[in-house]
Amino acid sequence: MQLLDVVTTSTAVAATRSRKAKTAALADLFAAADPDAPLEVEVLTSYLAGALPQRRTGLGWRSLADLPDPATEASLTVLEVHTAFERIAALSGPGSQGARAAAVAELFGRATATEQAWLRGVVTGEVRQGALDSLVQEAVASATGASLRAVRRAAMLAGSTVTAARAAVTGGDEALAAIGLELMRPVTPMLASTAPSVVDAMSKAGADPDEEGEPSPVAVDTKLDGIRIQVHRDGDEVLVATRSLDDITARLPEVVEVVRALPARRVVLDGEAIALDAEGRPRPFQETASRTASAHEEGAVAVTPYFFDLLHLDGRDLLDSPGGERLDVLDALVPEAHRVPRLVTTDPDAAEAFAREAVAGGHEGVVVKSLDVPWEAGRRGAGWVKVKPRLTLDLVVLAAEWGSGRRRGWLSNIHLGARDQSAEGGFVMLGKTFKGMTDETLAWQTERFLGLETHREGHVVHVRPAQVVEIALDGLQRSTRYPGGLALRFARVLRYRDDKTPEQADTLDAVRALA
Ligand SMILES: Nc1ncnc2c1ncn2[C@@H]1O[C@H](COP(=O)(O)OP(=O)(O)OP(=O)(O)O)[C@@H](O)[C@H]1O
Repeated sequence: MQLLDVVTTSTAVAATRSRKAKTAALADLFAAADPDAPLEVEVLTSYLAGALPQRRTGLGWRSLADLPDPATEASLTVLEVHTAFERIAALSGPGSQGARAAAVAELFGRATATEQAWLRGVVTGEVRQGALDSLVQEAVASATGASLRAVRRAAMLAGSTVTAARAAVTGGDEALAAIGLELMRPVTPMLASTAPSVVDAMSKAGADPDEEGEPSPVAVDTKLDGIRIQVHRDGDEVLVATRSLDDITARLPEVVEVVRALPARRVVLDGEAIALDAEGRPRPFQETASRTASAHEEGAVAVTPYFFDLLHLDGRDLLDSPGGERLDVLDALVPEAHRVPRLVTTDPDAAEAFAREAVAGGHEGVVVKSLDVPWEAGRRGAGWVKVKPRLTLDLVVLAAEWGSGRRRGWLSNIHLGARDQSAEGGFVMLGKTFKGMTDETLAWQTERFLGLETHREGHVVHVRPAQVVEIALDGLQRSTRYPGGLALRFARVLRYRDDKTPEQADTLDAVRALA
C-alpha cells in the first residue's frame, strides 16, 4: 500500500465532522489492504488509530527542523516508512545522532511535500485525524464484513485494535473468534459514565423498579483515588498492568505479594492500588503516583491493592457473566482487606449515606454498578456510573506562560484545552490556571513543557498537545473570549495524568454537557 493512500484518507477523515463519512473513508482503505500482508495491516491500523511512532523513534520537532527538499512524485509504501522508523528506533550509542539525521533525511527526501507534512505530523503527534479506536473498529468491520461486535470484542480481549484489525483483514470472523482472554495479556479496561447524584446513578445502572414494581439491587463501591491495576496470575507468574496496559509489575512488589498469597493459580483481577495512612485515609495522590512512575526503591511509601472485579478464575472466564456473579466469585477468593468497600442495596438513602461516608473518609466518591451487565471494555456505559462530589475535567495543556515574581524562571500559568475534532489542532482552549501548583509541580512542568515546546509568542510557550492534566473547577460560564463559547470557573490543577493520552482527554461535547 502506498503512503499517499493513507495520507489522503487521513486528511479526508480530519476534514469532515461526519462520523459516517469518516468511517466510509477508512473502510475504503481497509478494503484495499492486502489480506496476505499482516504487517502492513498492523502498521496501517496503528498509524490511523493514533499509536504514533514517535514514542519509539525518539524523534521530535528539533530532529525534523531541517528537512530535505520534497520529492516530486509519491513513491513511498507504508511498509518502507515502517521499516525506516524501526531502523531509527534501533539506533543507539556513539554516532547514533548522525545516523539518525541521515536516516531521517533519506526517508523524508523520498516523500512529497504533502507526505512530508503528514509524516512530520505523525512523528511529532500533531496529526490528529480523530480516527480513534472506535472509528477504526467500525471501518474494519464494514470493510471486511465481520460483525462490529466481533471486532470490538477481539480488540478488548487483545487490548489492541491493531491485533483485531489484523485478524479481521487477514482471517475474517474465524480469526477474530480465535482471540480470547489470554492470561498475562491485559484487556482494555471497563470505564464508568458519570451521574450528578447517587440517585441518578442508581437509576442509570438499572435500580428502578421493574414491571412488577421490584427495584433491582445495585453495588455501590467506594471510588478510591489511586492507580488502576489489572493483575494477571498464571502459576507463579504475576503481571500488573496500568489503565493504559503498561507493565508495572516490577514497580509494585507488594501487589505481587498479595496476589501470590491468593488461593488461585490462574486469575485476572481488576482494582486500584493506593497509599493509605495509619488511619486508612488516602495519602496525597502524588505519593501513590510516584510509586508507579519510577522503579521500586526500599523505603518508598507502600501501596495497598483493593480489588473490585474478577475476569477469570482457574480456567473459568467471567467476562460474559453478570456483575453480581463476578462479585460473588471475587468475594469468595479475595480477603475483605483487599476488596474495595461495597454496599449492595436497593435503598437510595442507604446508598447516599454510604457515599457521604466514603467522601468523609477522604475518598473520591462512589461507583454505582449494575449487578446484571457483563464486563464491557472501553465503553462508558450504564454498567458502571461514577458519582464524584468534586467537579473535575481531564484537559490537555496547549501552552504555558513564564511566571513573574516568586515564580520567575518557571513556567506557571497553563492554557487548557478540550478535545474537539473540528478545531484547528484538535483542541479548543477553555481557560488558564496557575493554581494548585506546588514548587515541585512548577519545576516538573517547566521541564516537561520546554520539552514539548513548538514555538514562542512573547512570554507564552506553545507546546505540543501531549500532556493531560486533571483540573478541579467550580463550574463553567459562557465566554466570548474562548472559541468554544465556554470558560472554566476557578480552575485549579489536581494532578498531571500520565496514565491518559490526549485522545482520552475530555471532549468539548462532554464539557458542554457538564455546563
Ligand atoms: N470501586 C471502583 N470501581 C471501579 N473503578 C474505580 C473504583 N475505585 C476507583 N476506581 C477508578 O475509577 C476509574 C473509573 O472511572 P473512569 O472510567 O471514568 O476512569 P477515569 O477516566 O480514569 O476516571 P477518574 O479520573 O474519575 O478516575 C477507574 O479507572 C479506576 O481507576
